[in-house]
Amino acid sequence: MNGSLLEVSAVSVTFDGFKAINRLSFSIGPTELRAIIGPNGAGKTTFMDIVTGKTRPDEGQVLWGEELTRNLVGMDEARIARAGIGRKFQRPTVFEDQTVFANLLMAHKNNRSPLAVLFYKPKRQDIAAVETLAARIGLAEQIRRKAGELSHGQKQWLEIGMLLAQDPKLLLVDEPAAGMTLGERERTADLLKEAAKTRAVVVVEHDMEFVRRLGCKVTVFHEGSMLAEGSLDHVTRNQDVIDVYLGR
Ligand SMILES: Nc1ncnc2c1ncn2[C@@H]1O[C@H](COP(=O)(O)OP(=O)(O)OP(=O)(O)O)[C@@H](O)[C@H]1O
Repeated sequence: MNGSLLEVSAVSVTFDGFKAINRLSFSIGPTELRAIIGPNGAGKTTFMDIVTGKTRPDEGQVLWGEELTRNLVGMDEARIARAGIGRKFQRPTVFEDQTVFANLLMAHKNNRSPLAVLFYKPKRQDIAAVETLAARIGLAEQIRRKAGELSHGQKQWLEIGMLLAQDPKLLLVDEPAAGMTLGERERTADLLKEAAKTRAVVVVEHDMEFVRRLGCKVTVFHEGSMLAEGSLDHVTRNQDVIDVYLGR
Protein backbone atom coordinates (compact mmCIF):
# COMPACT_ATOMS: atom_id res chain seq x y z
CA MET A 1 0.00 0.00 0.00
CA ASN A 2 1.56 3.28 -1.03
CA GLY A 3 -0.90 5.67 0.60
CA SER A 4 -2.84 6.89 -2.45
CA LEU A 5 -6.40 6.11 -3.46
CA LEU A 6 -6.19 7.85 -6.84
CA GLU A 7 -3.07 8.43 -8.88
CA VAL A 8 -3.29 10.32 -12.14
CA SER A 9 0.03 10.04 -13.93
CA ALA A 10 1.30 11.90 -17.00
CA VAL A 11 -2.18 12.32 -18.45
CA SER A 12 -2.73 14.44 -21.57
CA VAL A 13 -5.84 15.39 -23.55
CA THR A 14 -5.94 17.33 -26.79
CA PHE A 15 -9.10 18.97 -28.12
CA ASP A 16 -8.85 19.97 -31.79
CA GLY A 17 -5.09 20.36 -31.53
CA PHE A 18 -5.27 22.25 -28.21
CA LYS A 19 -3.62 20.51 -25.27
CA ALA A 20 -6.16 21.07 -22.47
CA ILE A 21 -4.34 18.64 -20.13
CA ASN A 22 -0.59 18.36 -20.48
CA ARG A 23 1.22 15.50 -18.71
CA LEU A 24 -0.77 16.13 -15.56
CA SER A 25 0.05 14.13 -12.45
CA PHE A 26 -2.04 14.24 -9.30
CA SER A 27 -2.62 11.95 -6.35
CA ILE A 28 -4.83 11.89 -3.29
CA GLY A 29 -4.98 9.70 -0.20
CA PRO A 30 -8.01 7.72 0.98
CA THR A 31 -9.09 10.19 3.69
CA GLU A 32 -7.91 13.50 2.39
CA LEU A 33 -9.49 16.83 1.55
CA ARG A 34 -7.88 18.65 -1.39
CA ALA A 35 -8.69 21.95 -3.08
CA ILE A 36 -7.86 22.52 -6.74
CA ILE A 37 -7.52 26.11 -7.86
CA GLY A 38 -6.32 27.71 -11.07
CA PRO A 39 -7.33 30.37 -13.56
CA ASN A 40 -10.11 29.91 -16.14
CA GLY A 41 -9.20 27.29 -18.70
CA ALA A 42 -6.52 25.69 -16.49
CA GLY A 43 -8.05 22.24 -17.00
CA LYS A 44 -9.85 21.72 -13.68
CA THR A 45 -13.15 20.57 -15.22
CA THR A 46 -11.37 18.45 -17.81
CA PHE A 47 -9.42 16.79 -14.99
CA MET A 48 -12.69 15.81 -13.30
CA ASP A 49 -14.09 14.66 -16.65
CA ILE A 50 -11.09 12.33 -17.03
CA VAL A 51 -11.36 10.87 -13.53
CA THR A 52 -15.10 10.21 -13.96
CA GLY A 53 -14.71 8.69 -17.44
CA LYS A 54 -16.49 11.48 -19.33
CA THR A 55 -13.33 12.30 -21.26
CA ARG A 56 -10.79 9.70 -22.28
CA PRO A 57 -7.17 10.87 -22.08
CA ASP A 58 -4.86 10.43 -25.10
CA GLU A 59 -2.09 9.19 -22.84
CA GLY A 60 -1.31 8.50 -19.20
CA GLN A 61 -2.91 6.43 -16.47
CA VAL A 62 -5.57 6.96 -13.85
CA LEU A 63 -4.89 4.37 -11.15
CA TRP A 64 -7.53 3.68 -8.55
CA GLY A 65 -8.16 1.69 -5.38
CA GLU A 66 -6.34 1.17 -2.11
CA GLU A 67 -3.69 -0.87 -3.90
CA LEU A 68 -3.92 1.29 -7.06
CA THR A 69 -4.50 -1.86 -9.07
CA ARG A 70 -7.22 -0.58 -11.42
CA ASN A 71 -6.70 1.74 -14.34
CA LEU A 72 -9.83 3.84 -14.89
CA VAL A 73 -8.83 4.86 -18.43
CA GLY A 74 -11.28 3.26 -20.84
CA MET A 75 -13.89 2.45 -18.17
CA ASP A 76 -17.31 4.01 -18.78
CA GLU A 77 -18.88 6.58 -16.44
CA ALA A 78 -21.36 4.16 -14.84
CA ARG A 79 -18.64 1.67 -13.98
CA ILE A 80 -16.42 4.37 -12.51
CA ALA A 81 -19.34 5.60 -10.40
CA ARG A 82 -19.94 2.03 -9.19
CA ALA A 83 -16.24 1.74 -8.35
CA GLY A 84 -16.82 4.52 -5.77
CA ILE A 85 -16.31 7.90 -7.44
CA GLY A 86 -19.10 10.46 -6.95
CA ARG A 87 -19.27 13.83 -8.64
CA LYS A 88 -21.19 16.92 -7.74
CA PHE A 89 -21.66 19.43 -10.53
CA GLN A 90 -21.96 23.13 -9.84
CA ARG A 91 -25.73 23.36 -10.28
CA PRO A 92 -27.79 21.29 -7.88
CA THR A 93 -29.72 18.48 -9.57
CA VAL A 94 -32.23 17.32 -7.00
CA PHE A 95 -35.80 16.17 -7.61
CA GLU A 96 -37.60 19.45 -6.83
CA ASP A 97 -41.10 17.93 -6.53
CA GLN A 98 -39.95 15.31 -4.04
CA THR A 99 -39.29 15.84 -0.35
CA VAL A 100 -35.82 15.97 1.15
CA PHE A 101 -36.59 12.55 2.64
CA ALA A 102 -37.59 11.05 -0.74
CA ASN A 103 -34.52 12.50 -2.46
CA LEU A 104 -32.20 11.02 0.17
CA LEU A 105 -34.05 7.70 0.20
CA MET A 106 -33.75 7.42 -3.57
CA ALA A 107 -30.00 7.94 -3.32
CA HIS A 108 -29.74 5.61 -0.34
CA LYS A 109 -31.46 2.85 -2.30
CA ASN A 110 -29.26 3.78 -5.26
CA ASN A 111 -32.34 3.84 -7.43
CA ARG A 112 -32.61 6.85 -9.69
CA SER A 113 -36.30 6.40 -10.53
CA PRO A 114 -38.69 8.57 -8.45
CA LEU A 115 -41.54 6.26 -9.53
CA ALA A 116 -39.84 3.23 -8.02
CA VAL A 117 -39.49 5.05 -4.70
CA LEU A 118 -43.18 5.99 -4.79
CA PHE A 119 -44.14 2.31 -4.69
CA TYR A 120 -41.41 1.26 -2.31
CA LYS A 121 -42.07 0.95 1.40
CA PRO A 122 -38.87 1.87 3.23
CA LYS A 123 -37.68 -0.40 6.00
CA ARG A 124 -37.08 1.01 9.46
CA GLN A 125 -33.30 0.90 9.07
CA ASP A 126 -33.53 2.81 5.77
CA ILE A 127 -35.64 5.51 7.44
CA ALA A 128 -33.13 5.76 10.29
CA ALA A 129 -30.20 5.99 7.84
CA VAL A 130 -31.93 8.76 5.87
CA GLU A 131 -32.74 10.70 9.06
CA THR A 132 -29.12 10.45 10.22
CA LEU A 133 -27.96 11.68 6.84
CA ALA A 134 -30.43 14.60 6.87
CA ALA A 135 -29.02 15.64 10.26
CA ARG A 136 -25.46 15.33 8.94
CA ILE A 137 -26.18 17.74 6.08
CA GLY A 138 -28.08 20.16 8.34
CA LEU A 139 -31.52 19.43 6.87
CA ALA A 140 -33.16 17.51 9.74
CA GLU A 141 -35.84 20.17 10.11
CA GLN A 142 -36.47 20.32 6.36
CA ILE A 143 -36.85 16.57 5.89
CA ARG A 144 -40.57 16.71 4.96
CA ARG A 145 -40.27 19.79 2.75
CA LYS A 146 -40.10 19.59 -1.01
CA ALA A 147 -36.60 20.07 -2.36
CA GLY A 148 -37.89 22.85 -4.62
CA GLU A 149 -38.70 24.96 -1.54
CA LEU A 150 -35.13 24.86 -0.20
CA SER A 151 -32.63 27.71 -0.49
CA HIS A 152 -29.81 27.37 -3.02
CA GLY A 153 -27.37 26.42 -0.26
CA GLN A 154 -29.75 23.83 1.19
CA LYS A 155 -30.21 22.26 -2.26
CA GLN A 156 -26.45 21.97 -2.56
CA TRP A 157 -26.27 20.22 0.81
CA LEU A 158 -29.08 17.92 -0.25
CA GLU A 159 -27.18 16.92 -3.34
CA ILE A 160 -24.01 16.37 -1.31
CA GLY A 161 -26.13 14.22 1.01
CA MET A 162 -27.45 12.23 -1.97
CA LEU A 163 -23.88 11.54 -3.02
CA LEU A 164 -22.84 10.63 0.54
CA ALA A 165 -25.80 8.22 0.71
CA GLN A 166 -24.01 6.16 -1.92
CA ASP A 167 -20.87 6.18 0.21
CA PRO A 168 -18.32 7.05 -2.49
CA LYS A 169 -14.64 6.54 -1.72
CA LEU A 170 -13.86 9.72 -3.64
CA LEU A 171 -16.14 12.72 -3.94
CA LEU A 172 -15.42 15.38 -6.58
CA VAL A 173 -17.13 18.69 -5.94
CA ASP A 174 -17.26 21.56 -8.42
CA GLU A 175 -17.45 25.10 -6.97
CA PRO A 176 -19.74 24.32 -4.04
CA ALA A 177 -19.55 27.83 -2.56
CA ALA A 178 -20.77 29.69 -5.67
CA GLY A 179 -23.91 31.69 -4.94
CA MET A 180 -23.94 30.85 -1.23
CA THR A 181 -24.31 33.23 1.71
CA LEU A 182 -21.42 33.49 4.17
CA GLY A 183 -23.26 31.31 6.69
CA GLU A 184 -23.95 28.68 4.03
CA ARG A 185 -20.31 28.71 2.95
CA GLU A 186 -19.20 28.09 6.54
CA ARG A 187 -21.53 25.11 6.88
CA THR A 188 -20.52 23.75 3.47
CA ALA A 189 -16.85 23.87 4.43
CA ASP A 190 -17.64 22.00 7.67
CA LEU A 191 -19.67 19.41 5.76
CA LEU A 192 -16.86 18.74 3.28
CA LYS A 193 -14.25 18.57 6.06
CA GLU A 194 -16.41 16.07 7.91
CA ALA A 195 -16.96 14.00 4.73
CA ALA A 196 -13.19 13.86 4.15
CA LYS A 197 -12.66 12.09 7.48
CA THR A 198 -13.98 8.89 5.91
CA ARG A 199 -13.25 9.36 2.19
CA ALA A 200 -11.22 11.44 -0.26
CA VAL A 201 -12.81 14.76 -1.25
CA VAL A 202 -11.56 16.99 -4.09
CA VAL A 203 -13.03 20.48 -4.28
CA VAL A 204 -12.55 22.71 -7.33
CA GLU A 205 -13.06 26.27 -6.17
CA HIS A 206 -12.34 29.86 -7.24
CA ASP A 207 -13.32 31.47 -3.92
CA MET A 208 -10.08 31.78 -1.94
CA GLU A 209 -11.84 32.66 1.29
CA PHE A 210 -13.68 29.35 1.01
CA VAL A 211 -10.46 27.49 0.18
CA ARG A 212 -8.87 28.98 3.29
CA ARG A 213 -11.82 27.77 5.32
CA LEU A 214 -11.25 24.22 4.04
CA GLY A 215 -7.77 24.38 5.60
CA CYS A 216 -6.37 21.65 3.35
CA LYS A 217 -3.59 21.07 0.84
CA VAL A 218 -4.08 23.04 -2.36
CA THR A 219 -3.10 22.03 -5.90
CA VAL A 220 -2.75 24.81 -8.46
CA PHE A 221 -3.48 23.95 -12.10
CA HIS A 222 -2.24 26.02 -15.01
CA GLU A 223 -2.38 25.23 -18.73
CA GLY A 224 -3.33 21.64 -18.03
CA SER A 225 -0.47 20.88 -15.63
CA MET A 226 0.18 21.12 -11.93
CA LEU A 227 1.92 24.41 -11.20
CA ALA A 228 2.27 24.26 -7.42
CA GLU A 229 1.07 22.29 -4.41
CA GLY A 230 1.02 22.85 -0.65
CA SER A 231 -0.82 24.93 1.93
CA LEU A 232 -2.78 27.93 0.64
CA ASP A 233 -0.18 30.27 2.18
CA HIS A 234 2.62 28.30 0.52
CA VAL A 235 1.10 28.36 -2.98
CA THR A 236 -0.02 31.99 -2.82
CA ARG A 237 3.58 33.00 -2.03
CA ASN A 238 4.84 31.07 -5.07
CA GLN A 239 5.99 33.56 -7.74
CA ASP A 240 4.77 31.38 -10.63
CA VAL A 241 1.32 31.24 -9.06
CA ILE A 242 1.29 35.01 -8.49
CA ASP A 243 2.28 35.60 -12.13
CA VAL A 244 -0.43 33.26 -13.44
CA TYR A 245 -3.14 34.93 -11.37
CA LEU A 246 -1.99 38.39 -12.39
CA GLY A 247 -1.96 37.21 -16.01
CA ARG A 248 1.78 37.80 -16.61
N1 LIG B 1 -14.82 19.53 -25.33
C1 LIG B 1 -13.91 20.48 -25.53
N2 LIG B 1 -13.56 20.86 -26.79
C2 LIG B 1 -12.64 21.81 -27.01
N3 LIG B 1 -12.00 22.46 -26.04
C3 LIG B 1 -12.30 22.16 -24.77
C4 LIG B 1 -13.28 21.17 -24.45
N4 LIG B 1 -13.37 21.08 -23.08
C5 LIG B 1 -12.48 21.97 -22.59
N5 LIG B 1 -11.85 22.63 -23.60
C6 LIG B 1 -10.80 23.64 -23.43
O1 LIG B 1 -9.84 23.11 -22.55
C7 LIG B 1 -9.33 24.11 -21.69
C8 LIG B 1 -9.51 23.66 -20.26
O2 LIG B 1 -10.88 23.79 -19.92
P1 LIG B 1 -11.50 23.45 -18.48
O3 LIG B 1 -12.97 23.70 -18.59
O4 LIG B 1 -11.06 22.11 -18.05
O5 LIG B 1 -10.82 24.56 -17.56
P2 LIG B 1 -11.22 25.00 -16.06
O6 LIG B 1 -9.93 25.09 -15.31
O7 LIG B 1 -12.27 24.10 -15.53
O8 LIG B 1 -11.79 26.45 -16.29
P3 LIG B 1 -12.94 27.26 -15.47
O9 LIG B 1 -12.30 27.67 -14.19
O10 LIG B 1 -13.23 28.40 -16.37
O11 LIG B 1 -14.10 26.32 -15.30
C9 LIG B 1 -10.07 25.39 -22.04
O12 LIG B 1 -9.24 26.16 -22.88
C10 LIG B 1 -11.30 24.91 -22.76
O13 LIG B 1 -11.74 25.86 -23.69
